[in-house]
Amino acid sequence: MKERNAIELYDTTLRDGTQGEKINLSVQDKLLIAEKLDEFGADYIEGGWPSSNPKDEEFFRKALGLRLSNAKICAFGSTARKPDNIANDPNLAGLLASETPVITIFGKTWKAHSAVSLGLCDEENAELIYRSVEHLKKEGREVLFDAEHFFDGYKDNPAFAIKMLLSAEEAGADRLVLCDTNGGTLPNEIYEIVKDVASSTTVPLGIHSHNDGDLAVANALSALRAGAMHVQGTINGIGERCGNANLISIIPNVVLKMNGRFRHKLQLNQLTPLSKFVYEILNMPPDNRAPFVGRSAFAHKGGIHVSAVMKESSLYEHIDPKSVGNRQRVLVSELSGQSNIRYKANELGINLPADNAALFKTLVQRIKTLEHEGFQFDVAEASFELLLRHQLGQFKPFFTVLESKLHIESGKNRESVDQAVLKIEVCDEIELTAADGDGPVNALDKALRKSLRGFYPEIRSMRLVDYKVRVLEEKKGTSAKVRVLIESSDGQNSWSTVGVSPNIIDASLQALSDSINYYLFTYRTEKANRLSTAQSAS
Ligand SMILES: CC(=O)SCCNC(=O)CCNC(=O)[C@H](O)C(C)(C)COP(=O)(O)OP(=O)(O)OC[C@H]1O[C@@H](n2cnc3c(N)ncnc32)[C@H](O)[C@@H]1OP(=O)(O)O
Ligand SMILES: CC(=O)C(=O)O
Repeated sequence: MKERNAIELYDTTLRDGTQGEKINLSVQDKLLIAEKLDEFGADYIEGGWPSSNPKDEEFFRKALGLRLSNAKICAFGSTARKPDNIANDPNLAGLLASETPVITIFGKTWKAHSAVSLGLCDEENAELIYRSVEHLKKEGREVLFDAEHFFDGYKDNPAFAIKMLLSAEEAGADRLVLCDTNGGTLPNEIYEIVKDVASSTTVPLGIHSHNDGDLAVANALSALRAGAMHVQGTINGIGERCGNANLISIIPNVVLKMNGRFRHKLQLNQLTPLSKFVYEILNMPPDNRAPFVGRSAFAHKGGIHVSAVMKESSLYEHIDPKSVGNRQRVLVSELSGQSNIRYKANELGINLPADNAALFKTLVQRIKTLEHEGFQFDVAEASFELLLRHQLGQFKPFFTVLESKLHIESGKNRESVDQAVLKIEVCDEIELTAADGDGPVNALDKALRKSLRGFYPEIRSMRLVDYKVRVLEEKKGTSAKVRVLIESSDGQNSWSTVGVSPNIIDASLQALSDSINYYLFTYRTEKANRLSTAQSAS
């Protein structure tokens, strides 16, 4: 794309985004997101539909108090319901009452919708659009016209679709936003239709695309290529049905690939934090595979890839991850070569012996064998680190579980909680401990901590936050191996460990032991480092 006029960034996370299944934002959530979008550099923030519900009304009242630096808040709604009753239309009145500087109204530009949904003939619909826009313009607002179903409408009857746009243009609309409401249009169609519309209208064009054909981002980019200068979408692509065009992908494509420029200078390196912020507020887990911002977006697993990336990142990365606030990662698995292990060792700040080729060969083979047995190290990096350090002679387990016995009751007449008894070797002593728990894993966890806390009091600060079991050889039924993955946290950091066995208790104990060993190792190493820094400073 040649250097061109600045593009306007229009966010509809708070309106079309909330039309997505399982998406719900409180007024406070909406205000927080609006502030964040403004900070990021959005030009327009569509806050909701004021006459739809009291929450949106409250949002608009409170949004009047926001101190925004870049963005204008927009109220969204439809045209009036009837062309002959504009002045009393409750929807238009609600839009004006929201006191926003910008109002976006959608009108029908597909003949079938005008006839079936609204029961209007062509002239009546054109008049409805004209008079609705005119009414809002007379009140001094910036008015954006969302041409609903524009692309389907154009393919069905281009003369009708264009006539409705011209009606909005003549009434003074400030933008004509072409909507792929059903999300089924292809990028080449979008390009050709936008080009044609640009030749018959004078008002700047915008694009609002949905993702039903998995093409919303591509369609938005095609429209921009064809001359649109205003792009609508949502953060993380949330929205009605399959969602809206994902601004998180549109923005870096425009800036980094298309030589495009947004009206406000965007904080591109805040893209990943912005995506996470919205997921957090939505109480949804982030999508690891999301392009640009996902945890896996720059995660390299195949040994060939890692070997090349270590020489030159761009050989397997389409952009510099830092430019969008993300980071490069390397995963260790059965698909690793020595490069993966070297990378990780370097990342962990591990000193390697000078002559280490044989050692790495052994490590790679060990990892491949363990993964064949069912271990999975790309999701249990703490277990991998212990393995690596053990192989290098830098880590010795802080304890060994010699025996475990469980007393489990189940069935209708179950009376007591479960009980675990552990025999542990720790600091050259043998400890025998019992503990009750809610379920066998909880009993094991408690028994393990009980026997260790006298020796290692710091383990009181760590806790188990997630526990997952996966059956590995389903066909073997109840004799199958299981993989246990445990995530632990000390409130500041979290780490994951793995255990594999045909016995779920044994697999759980392996993962639990790794978790505690990892914590003790990092805690003690960090403490030792802090001490030595303090000593050398004094
Ligand atoms: C493409 C889009 O995403 S548009 C935005 C869609 N978002 C929403 O619908 C969320 C907010 N909506 C709501 O809260 C409610 O639907 C309301 C308050 C707008 C309307 O509620 P109700 O009055 O109970 O009507 P209902 O939702 O059943 O039907 C929608 C009405 O709007 C009419 N309508 C649809 N599009 C338009 C339009 N562009 N201009 C005017 N009226 C329209 C429909 O014809 C229907 O009216 P009818 O019952 O007389 O046929
Ligand atoms: C206006 C809108 O949200 C749409 O047409 O999809």
